Amino acid sequence: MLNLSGKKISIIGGGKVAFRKTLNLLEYSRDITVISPKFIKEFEQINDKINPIKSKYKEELIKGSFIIIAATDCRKTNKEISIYCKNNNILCNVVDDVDNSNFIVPSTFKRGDLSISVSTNGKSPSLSKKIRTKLEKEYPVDYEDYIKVLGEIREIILKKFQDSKKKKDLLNELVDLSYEELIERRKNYENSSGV
Ligand SMILES: C[C@@]1(CC(=O)O)c2cc3[nH]c(cc4nc(cc5[nH]c(cc(n2)[C@H]1CCC(=O)O)[C@@](C)(CC(=O)O)[C@@H]5CCC(=O)O)C(CC(=O)O)=C4CCC(=O)O)c(CCC(=O)O)c3CC(=O)O
Ligand SMILES: NC(=O)C1=CN([C@@H]2O[C@H](COP(=O)(O)OP(=O)(O)OC[C@H]3O[C@@H](n4cnc5c(N)ncnc54)[C@H](O)[C@@H]3O)[C@@H](O)[C@H]2O)C=CC1
Repeated sequence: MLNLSGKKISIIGGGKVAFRKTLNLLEYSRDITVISPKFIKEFEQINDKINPIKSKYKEELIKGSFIIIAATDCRKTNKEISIYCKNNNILCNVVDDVDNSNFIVPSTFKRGDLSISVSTNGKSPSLSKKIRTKLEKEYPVDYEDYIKVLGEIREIILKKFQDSKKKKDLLNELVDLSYEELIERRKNYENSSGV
């Protein structure tokens, strides 16, 4: 859960994996450079949202990056990128080398401010994808509104109630209420003077 807004992200490679990582990161940043001599045609859909550079990997192209994704199909290049990142303290994800990555990418979906991520630590990305698909059905799209109201009530409770045990009990209780019950609670708390 990093705040990536305003941070430069560089992705090296223009294939299927680079495209998937780019789409994912576009949800979090609009400063994304993608470097590759060749790009698959899917990149055309997002060309106006990224900075594409038609070139092989060169160190000077990734200077100043906060995060780097090494996503070429050349192990040697990916390794070279990971060494550059290590030497320059840059967070790095190497798509074919868990051991030389600072982080790996989980399978994720969002419902507004709710994020659900699944990872197997590299043991089976297919299983992560399967579990993610199952959970997506359990958390339908209208969850977005539910989370929004939960957040609003939480703010009211944190402002109006002083006693920390009382606060915690009230907040714990909220997650067992339906959307309709939450709307009712919000009204009650807005009118209450708290304790
Ligand atoms: C370690 C990690 C590093 C990283 O990329 O951060 C990694 C590594 C590798 N994946 C490989 C293959 C596949 N990856 C996928 C899919 C996803 N891979 C993702 C993450 C990760 N993949 C990290 C671990 C995360 C975890 O454990 O959960 C997801 C979750 C997120 C994303 O990429 O956005 C995304 C699903 C998104 C979704 O749909 O929800 C599929 C499935 C498919 O394409 O249908 C396959 C083919 C089937 C299979 O292998 O299972 C290979 C090549 C092996 C080879 O062929 O040699 C390597 C390299 C290696 O293992 O060394
Ligand atoms: N982490 C993951 O989720 C997955 C990782 N993989 C690994 O990722 C690698 C890439 O997979 P794909 O995207 O499917 O391959 P791909 O063949 O579709 O794309 C490879 C891209 O790398 C670019 N490239 C090659 N050398 C380069 C260099 N020196 N500088 C810049 N760009 C360069 C190519 O132009 C091409 O655009 C695979 O070799 C595999 O090891 C594969 C599947 C999933």
